[in-house]
This record gives sequence, structure tokens and C-alpha cells, in this order.
Amino acid sequence: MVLYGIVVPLPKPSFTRSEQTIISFDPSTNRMSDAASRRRRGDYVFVVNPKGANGRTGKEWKKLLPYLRSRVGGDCNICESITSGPSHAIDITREAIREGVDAVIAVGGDGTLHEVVNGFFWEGKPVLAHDQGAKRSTALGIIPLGTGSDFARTFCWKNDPHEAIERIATACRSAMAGYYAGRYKRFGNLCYVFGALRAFMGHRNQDLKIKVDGGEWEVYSDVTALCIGNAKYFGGGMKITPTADPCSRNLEVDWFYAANLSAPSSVVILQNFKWYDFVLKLHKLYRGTHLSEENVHLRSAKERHHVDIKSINPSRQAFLQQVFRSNFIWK
Ligand SMILES: Nc1ncnc2c1ncn2[C@@H]1O[C@H](COP(=O)(O)OP(=O)(O)OP(=O)(O)O)[C@@H](O)[C@H]1O
Repeated sequence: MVLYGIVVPLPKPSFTRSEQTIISFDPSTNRMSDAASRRRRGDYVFVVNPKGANGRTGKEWKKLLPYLRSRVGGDCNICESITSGPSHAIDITREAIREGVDAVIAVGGDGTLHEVVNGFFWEGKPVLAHDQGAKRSTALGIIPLGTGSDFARTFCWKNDPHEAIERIATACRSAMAGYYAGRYKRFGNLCYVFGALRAFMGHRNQDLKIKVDGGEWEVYSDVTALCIGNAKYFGGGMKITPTADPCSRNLEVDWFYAANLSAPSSVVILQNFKWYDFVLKLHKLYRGTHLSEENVHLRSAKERHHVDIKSINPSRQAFLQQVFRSNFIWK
């Protein structure tokens, strides 16, 4: 997964984790400190090239850190790793992935990004986390602060680190329900309910536009979440997409967590969903009956559906394009 403005891994050299303070990575043992290794939240590693853009990257990064902490620090651990020279970012990234971090974010220009991307691989194969292997994946992110930053330019990502951080914050929060669920595993399947409720805290809805099969753009304000699935369940038996069939080669898309019912084309959207809406509709969710009333369906039969999704807020558009590739095609 590649997210603009975001995320992931580490090296033998220095690696520090910053919540309100910066936690250190011990280069001699190649491990994070005890405090750091007590992972409460996602670990996002920022690989910073202090010499990028003739030294501007290092200076800008120092100015950005307080903002980054304010936007992301409540939801994930900010881990900072400063490169000491060429190729160092490769080692940092590789080690971070092995440590099982959630995202590695290249802070610098195209050269730094190139090295970070290379750190995701070793001898032509993807690098895996020590303990969870292929089950754990690390996201890649960019805060473009180089001289040219032409990769970001290619995707129309402005050379604006604050925008990049906003996208990191969005991605960090969107992963929170699953993360919090992990904290409540002792409650069995209920962990997903507790995790979802916890994730409502600090969640921000988004205004989105959606276009189905070349129709008109429809505006949806205050969308709480978008769920995409080609199987019926998530959250330990919640039938979020009850009509999905993984064998049909069709993909079902559901918008979830919202209020005010609206149904353009074959899509039903719930908006401005609150935590108590979630509680009240929980029994329906497990039975899978709520969806026929009020959830979103894009049920593909034999025809092909094409859906575009845009954020109303232009600064979030690149993030959506990356996550959703701008549109979905059902075959
Ligand atoms: N501490 C360091 N000292 C010197 N060079 C470094 C250091 N860390 C990384 N580098 C090297 O600097 C190179 C260029 O960095 P980067 O791409 O971030 O900036 P840039 O060249 O200004 O931006 P762009 O490539 O987008 O024009 C990287 O390829 C990397 O090998």
C-alpha cells in the first residue's frame, strides 16, 4: 500500500519514537528500547534526510515535528530516524519492517524515496516482519521535501508537508478500529465492537463525491466510513456486505457509519453516523438485515460497474486516489 503523506520501517542506525517525547532505538542491539517496544498504537517511522534540498529538509522537518505530533501523536507512535549518508535510508527501512512497524514515511526528495522503497525488498523479495511474517504489512508514505520531489509531482501532490501530514493523520485514524480491537481480544468477538466504539473518539467524517457507472457526481457529506468487501463479514460476524459473494468476481461496496438515508443509483449511503447509532444498529448488523434498509450496495450482476470516488476537500483527494486508485472496476 502506498499512501501519500504517510507511513513505515527501521535500520541498525538510529531510530527514535516520538509521542510527546522521542523514544530511542538502540543501534547496538538493533532493537527499540523497552518502553518503545511496548507497542500501544501503530508505529510510524519517518526516515528523514537532513541534507535533502541542500539542508532545507532537515530544517523543515524540525519545524514540522510539533505539527505532526499534534495531528498524529494521539493515534500512533511517531518514530524518527535521521539518515547519516547515502543508502542509510535503505537499512533503516528494512530494519523497521523487520521490527514490525506499521508504516515507513520518506521525508525528503526522490532520492530518499527511492532508498526507502528499496528497503522494502531484500534480494528481490519483500522484507517481512520477524514475528508476524507475511501476515503483517507495512505501508509506505511520503512527505515530499526534496529539491524536485518529482514523484509527488507526478501524482499532483503538492510539495506541501502539512497536506501530507493531514493524509497521514487520516490514514492513521482509519486504521484505529482494527487497532483498538486488538486491545480487547480477551472479549472474543466483542473486541470488534469495543474497538469500533473506541475508534469513534476523535474520528472526523469526510465529505465525498461518488459517481456510479458514468452517472452524475453525487455529494455525500459527513461520511463516517467506507467499507469495501467481496466477502460478507467483518468484525467477527458483522454482515457489512451480506450479499457479497467472493466467488462471483464482483465487488460490493458499502458506505457505513452515517445517518440520513440517500440512494442514488444502486448505492445507499448512511452519513454522520454516531457511536450510539452503531450500538442501536448492532443487532441488525449481525443479522445482516439493516443493509437492505439503509446501507450501501453496489451489487454487480454480469454487467461491469465503474465507481469514482472523490473527496470534496481537494487536499484529501490525493489520499483517496492512492487508497482507492480513484475508481473501482468490477469485472
Ligand atoms: N545524511 C546525509 N548526508 C548526505 N547525503 C545524504 C544523507 N542522507 C541521504 N543522503 C543522500 O541524499 C540524496 C538526495 O536526497 P533527496 O532525494 O532526499 O533530496 P534532493 O536531491 O534535494 O531531492 P530530489 O531528489 O527530489 O531533487 C539521497 O539519494 C541520499 O543518498
